[in-house]
Formats: sequence, C-alpha cells, structure tokens
Amino acid sequence: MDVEQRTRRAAATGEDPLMSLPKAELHLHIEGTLEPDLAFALARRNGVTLPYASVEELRAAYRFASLQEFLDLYYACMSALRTRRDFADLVLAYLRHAHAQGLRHVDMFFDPEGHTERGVPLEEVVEGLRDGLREGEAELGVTGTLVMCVLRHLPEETSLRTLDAMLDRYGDLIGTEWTGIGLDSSEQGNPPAKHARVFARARAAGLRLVAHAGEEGTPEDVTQALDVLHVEHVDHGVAAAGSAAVMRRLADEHITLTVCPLSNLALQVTPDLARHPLPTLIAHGVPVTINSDDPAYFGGYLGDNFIAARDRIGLTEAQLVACARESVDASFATPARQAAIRQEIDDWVAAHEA
Ligand code: HPA
Ligand SMILES: [Zn+2]
Repeated sequence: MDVEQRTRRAAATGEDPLMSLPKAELHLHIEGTLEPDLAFALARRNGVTLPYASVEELRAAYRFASLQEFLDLYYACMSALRTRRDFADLVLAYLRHAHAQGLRHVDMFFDPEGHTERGVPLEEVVEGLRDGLREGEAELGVTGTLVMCVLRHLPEETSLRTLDAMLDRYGDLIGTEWTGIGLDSSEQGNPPAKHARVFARARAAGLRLVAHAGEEGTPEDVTQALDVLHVEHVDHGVAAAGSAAVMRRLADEHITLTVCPLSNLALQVTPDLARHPLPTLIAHGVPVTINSDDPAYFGGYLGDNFIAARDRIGLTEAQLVACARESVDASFATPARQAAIRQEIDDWVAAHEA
C-alpha cells in the first residue's frame, strides 16, 4: 500500500495508522498524566483546594517558559492525590488513554517524595500504583513496571532516606514490579553527581538506572550521568546533539535516549519541532525512543508524540517503527513480554506493507 492509499484508509477509519503501532513507553511521569478534570474530581473527593478556580483556569495556566515553570504547576496539582484509590485511578486513566494509542508496556516513573514530603504515606502511593497496573493489565492486557524517581532539587540525604524506605518496604519487588530508579525535577544547579551515592546504593540493590540529563542542560551533563551514575538510558538527553563525541559514545555504548518531542516544545527546549534534534541523533546512530513525559500538560499522549515526530519533525515511517522496536528492546519488560510485543510490531509492519 502506498502513502496515498494509506492516507485514504486512515481517513476512512478516522484513525492515524501510527496510533495502532505497538509501542512501549519508557519516559512517563504518572503524576504528569493528571488531567484537569480528574485533578478537580480528586480534589473534591479529598476536600483539597487547588490553587485554580476551575478546569478552564487550570488549563489556561499551561503555558511554560521553562522546566521550572512547569514543575511549579506539576507539584501544585499533585496536592489532589491523597489516597491509594487516587493513585490507582490515575494509573487506570493513563493506561486507557495510552492503550488507545498503541501502548503495550510502560516503565512508569513516579515521584515518591512529591507525596511523602506533603504527608501522604509511601504505602498509599505504591499500593495504589500497583493496584492500577494490575487492574489495567486485567482490563487491557498492557504490562507495566515501576521506576521510582528522586527529586534532584532535594538534598541527597533526603533521596537516600527515600530509597531506603522503598528498599525496606518493597525490596522484594525488585526485578519484577519495581525495576528501576530515575532522577528528575530541576536540572539547572542540580547535576547528576549530586545524587551519586543514591545511584550507587540502588545499583547494589539490583535496580536498573536511568536519569534525566541534557534536557535543559549540556552534553557534559549527559556524559556525567553515564560516568558517575552509570545509567543505561538517558531521559531526554537531547543536548547530546550538540556534541559529535557524545553522540558517538551513545551510539557505541548503545545508550538509549528517551526523547519527548511535545514536552521539548512545551518547555521551549526546542523553539520549533522543525528544528528538533531527533533527526541529528538518528543520523549519528544514537538509539532513540519517543515518549510523552507529562502528557496531561504537554498536549499529547504516546501516539500523539509519534504523529508529531512524523508530521512536524519529519521522521519517516521506517524511523518511527525503529523507535517503537527500540522502546520494546530497551524496556524493563520480561524477555517473553518483549518478544510478544516485537511480534505484534512485525505483524503491524506486514499489515501496513500489504
Ligand atoms: O521533563 C521533566 N524533567 C524533569 N523533571 C520532570 N518531572 C516531570 N517531568 C519532568
Ligand atoms: Zn521527564
């Protein structure tokens, strides 16, 4: 089928074919999936007052000049989340939304400190996320694992305590439901090395390691995440496109970048998707995946990011399929689950070439 026929078929069914391409998501903050209507519903259920009068007023605040402006709103909205059921409902809403856009597996970031620092017990958070993943798998067949992130703007002592609390309570889930540790929040002034001890402890405990680096930062921040934290993926990492040497290293060592196009546009990491670094990274052989980051805030879920990568960045269908395959291979799903999703991608490609 040629492009023209495919376009006609997509128009007839009303759905872009990229929406049904099977995919894994490796860079998704569950708190960043809190849509305004759910935020207000949960706030009402919990007797919490949000700093916005209405869904419309909250949506109108979704204009960000920087990562920090986004984070301020992201932490403010988290106050609506209080109970185990809230976290389960949040996960289910995300899984339903993303499944309709081709999601098959997610390694889900969550920010325990975003909740424990405001008095929500760790167990409410983690048990709710586990409930949501279990219910989502039963309903949709989508699999997921948890990746706890530490907030890099907090002192390393705080992050060490958070990791220890997780290890004490949930150490038996490592390698199954709980697969990894990540590093997020404000990049400026908080280099990867600040949390080196946390990552060393996590590594010793058998967790897989990822970190945000080179989102608003520099190619050197990406290198530091590799040298000091020993991460296997770099979240965002788009700053690497500014250094041929760093890109060569990512390619040679097969370090996957979890790129988030609509996030980069919303936070003005790129002024325009037509100038996004994805094509440069791909041309240099860097393994890349496409992800949604905080879809409730940045205007699109996983499939929307694939469509933006095609229509506004200019990736070809073959490049997008390669991104989907990389997302599965680099995911923390079991080998059997990875093989099953890989087969689904092969089937999709065969159907779309027919
Ligand atoms: O894109 C991000 N960068 C850093 N911290 C975050 N926390 C949620 N999303 C992000
Ligand atoms: Zn992120």
